[in-house]
Amino acid sequence: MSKIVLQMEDVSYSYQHQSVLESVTLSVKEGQFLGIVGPNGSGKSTLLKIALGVLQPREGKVTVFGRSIRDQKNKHQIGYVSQKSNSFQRDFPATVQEVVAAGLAAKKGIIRWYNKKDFELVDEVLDQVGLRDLRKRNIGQLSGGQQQRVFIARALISKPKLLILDEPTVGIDRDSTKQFYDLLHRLHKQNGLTLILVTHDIGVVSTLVDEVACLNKKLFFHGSRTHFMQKEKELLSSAYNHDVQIISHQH
Ligand SMILES: Nc1ncnc2c1ncn2[C@@H]1O[C@H](COP(=O)(O)OP(=O)(O)OP(=O)(O)O)[C@@H](O)[C@H]1O
Repeated sequence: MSKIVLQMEDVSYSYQHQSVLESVTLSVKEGQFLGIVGPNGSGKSTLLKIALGVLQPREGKVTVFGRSIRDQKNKHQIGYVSQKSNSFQRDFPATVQEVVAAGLAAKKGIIRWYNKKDFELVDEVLDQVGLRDLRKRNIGQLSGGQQQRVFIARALISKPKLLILDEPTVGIDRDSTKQFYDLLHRLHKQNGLTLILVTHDIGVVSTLVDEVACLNKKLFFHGSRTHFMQKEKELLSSAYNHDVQIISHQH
């Protein structure tokens, strides 16, 4: 039986007096790819922050790899890529190699000097994301899509078992978005990485993920992609609180 990577039980959260999550229960098994969808402000990023241990739930219990999220051993097992990573100025003074190497801090603590082995690891993860040739470039000179792949490499360098991504393709053009999702598909299928992705892209949800969670403060649905697809319109309409028209596009 697959191990449970993330377990949330009856999790509720409020910012000051605004309730944002109510009694959310969900689990993600090892090797699964979970897509989280829901309207703007429905609590998706808050849910991720709770899974990452950045926020403590007001009520409920969260375990990652069977341990409390506060356990330090969990730290390097979780990689995170946010939606706002790809916003460097063109002259930002760091190379691709340096940005990726900074990801080692999660495992080794703050380090001042990198050794040969560290740079071999950097090359290895840059190979995985197809950007080894650009390792000496300044990060700000890369496209938004390439920058997001650099951030995946930075997350991968500490060899996480779970990768969490919050709308990683916002503001990225269509071709780069496709390359980005091809990479996620490879990491999932070939490397068996467990993935949690927040997205507004129903096309991605309907093709790439294994499981779907549909959130709007409460969890409206949590189940297989096939099950979600059968009731997609109905589920989205109830989560979004109005009729939803789904327009297909190529992915
Ligand atoms: N730090 C904060 N302080 C107060 N309120 C917040 C804070 N962060 C988020 N909120 C509020 O909590 C609600 C949920 O926000 P959250 O970012 O989790 O939603 P989301 O589903 O990720 O939204 P989006 O799809 O627009 O990114 C929103 O109403 C938001 O304004």
